[in-house]
Amino acid sequence: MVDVHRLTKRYGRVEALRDVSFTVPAGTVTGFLGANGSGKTTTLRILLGMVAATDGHALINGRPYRELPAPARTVGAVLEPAAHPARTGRNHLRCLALPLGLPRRRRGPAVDEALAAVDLTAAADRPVGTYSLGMRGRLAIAGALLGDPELLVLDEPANGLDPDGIRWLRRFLRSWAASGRSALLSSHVLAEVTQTVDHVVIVDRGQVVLAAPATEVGRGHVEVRTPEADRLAELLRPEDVVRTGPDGLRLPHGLAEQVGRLCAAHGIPLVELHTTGPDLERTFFDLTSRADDETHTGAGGGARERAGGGWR
Ligand SMILES: Nc1ncnc2c1ncn2[C@@H]1O[C@H](COP(=O)(O)OP(=O)(O)OP(=O)(O)O)[C@@H](O)[C@H]1O
Repeated sequence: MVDVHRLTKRYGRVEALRDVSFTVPAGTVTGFLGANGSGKTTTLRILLGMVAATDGHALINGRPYRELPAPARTVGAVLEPAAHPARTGRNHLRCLALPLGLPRRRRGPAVDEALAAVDLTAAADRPVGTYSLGMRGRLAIAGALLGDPELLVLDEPANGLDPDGIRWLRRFLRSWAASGRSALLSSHVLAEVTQTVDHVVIVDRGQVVLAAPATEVGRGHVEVRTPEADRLAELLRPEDVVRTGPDGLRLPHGLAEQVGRLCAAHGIPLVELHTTGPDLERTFFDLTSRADDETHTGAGGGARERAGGGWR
């Protein structure tokens, strides 16, 4: 459905994206995750033909957005939700429906269906200024649904939502995917989306550091404590070892038995050996840098080092 291939974007000296590649298979929900400033919005803008790539391409159904024969029927997007506060939700959607090229007799039903899909029918004739933040988010999604698209692209749809709003969004996306359609949604908070997505793409400083099925992300680790951590580390593959302290090692899921055998064979005393459960949050933190440097020039090579030690 979506094919992003070797996308690079430079804004002057700022390299917002470097060599970003991933796909969104048809009928799946993909979470596009990264800290603030990591390049998510830039990628989505290029995908939607709003910004030109410096290099590479982003295709929807094999074509750039601007060459889609029926863009509104193919993709619905929410990048910057905004609606005039004095307009009712229904009027807002009617205005959005005008340029979509829907036949006149379809416009009213399309607006009604979109309102119903986001549970806003009861509030449809109230001014948007009286809507809660969650309702405004839902209205924005309704706008993206008007053309009855195959693909939804949502930039930070969970931003500012309370737990009820996040639950609503999860339910909505699950039923969207169950109907065989696709979605690509960005978020800087992994926990918001992990229950909802089939695939995870994590970007850090303009580079993809992980693209994997959600079930394979964050499978947990083996935590080891031994006074002879250096000696044990030498017996293991360097790329598997993360030091967690003078006597602590964190190793990839599945190595517990090997560690036990190595320690027994080499007479290394073990103080602690346990396997942690799936820890998606840690995966995300291991793979991404915090948003303390949003004006980086050149995408960070450090991301790869962290990826190497963090999760495999
Ligand atoms: N129009 C622009 N001109 C110059 N730099 C830009 C422009 N748009 C984005 N950038 C820079 O590109 C980088 C990536 O920004 P982008 O908005 O894509 O990140 P993001 O992951 O969507 O972040 P956020 O979660 O904060 O929205 C940042 O360093 C940002 O400052």
